[in-house]
Amino acid sequence: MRIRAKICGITRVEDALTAARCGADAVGFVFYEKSPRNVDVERAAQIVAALPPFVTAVGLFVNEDAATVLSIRQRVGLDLLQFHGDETPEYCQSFSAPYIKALRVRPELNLIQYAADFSSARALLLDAYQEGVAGGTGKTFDWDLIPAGLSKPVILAGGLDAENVGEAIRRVRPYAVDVSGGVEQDKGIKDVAKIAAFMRGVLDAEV
Ligand SMILES: O=C(O)c1ccccc1N[C@@H]1O[C@H](COP(=O)(O)O)[C@@H](O)[C@H]1O
Repeated sequence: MRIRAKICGITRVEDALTAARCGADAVGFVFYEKSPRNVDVERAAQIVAALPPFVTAVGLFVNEDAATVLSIRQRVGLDLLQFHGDETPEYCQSFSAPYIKALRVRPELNLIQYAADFSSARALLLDAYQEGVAGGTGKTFDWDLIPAGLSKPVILAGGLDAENVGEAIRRVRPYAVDVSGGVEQDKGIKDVAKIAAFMRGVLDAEV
C-alpha cells in the first residue's frame, strides 16, 4: 500500500514546491499565533496558488473561533482542515468541510472512543503529548499505545524524520505520515535534503 505524506509548517513557496517535487501528497499551514511556524494568511494564499494540482492544502488550527476558520479557509483556498486543539466533534463538523482531528496520545486516552466520537473526521492524526504545548514538539510517542483496528484512518505524526519514518510505518502501518520539525533547518524553514530523505524513507518503507 502506498503511504501518503504531509509536510507541515510551510511558510515559503519554495518549500511547498520542494515538498510536491519530492512526492508529498499534502502541505500544511499553521494558523496558530503561538506557533513559531504561524503563517500569514496572504502568504499562505500565495503559496496555495503556486501549488501543482493534486497536492492537498491543509490548514491547521488550535481552538480557533469558527468565523476565523471560515474566513481563512476561503481566503487561502484550503482543501482540508486540521484541528489540533480541544475541539469537539460538533465544532469540527460545523464547517461542512473535510477535516482531520489531531489527538495527542497518552496512556489514559481512549482512542477507540475518540475514533467513534469523531466519526465525521476523514482521519485521526496522532501526535505526541507534551503538557502545555499544542503540537509540533519534535517528539515521538509510544506507538504501542495505538490500538489495532481503529475505525478511522491513522495519520502518524510526532518527531518523525528520515531516520525513523521507515520503522514507524512498518510498526504502525498508518494511512499517512505527517512531519514538521524533522524536515526543517529552522522553525518554519524547510530543508531540501531533509524533505528528500524523508520522502525516500516513506517510499522505501511502503508495506
Ligand atoms: O508545528 C507547530 O508549530 C504546531 C503547533 C501547534 C499544533 C501543531 C503543530 N504542528 C503539528 O504537530 C505535528 C508534529 O510535528 P513535529 O513533526 O513533531 O514537529 C504535526 O502534525 C505538525 O503539523
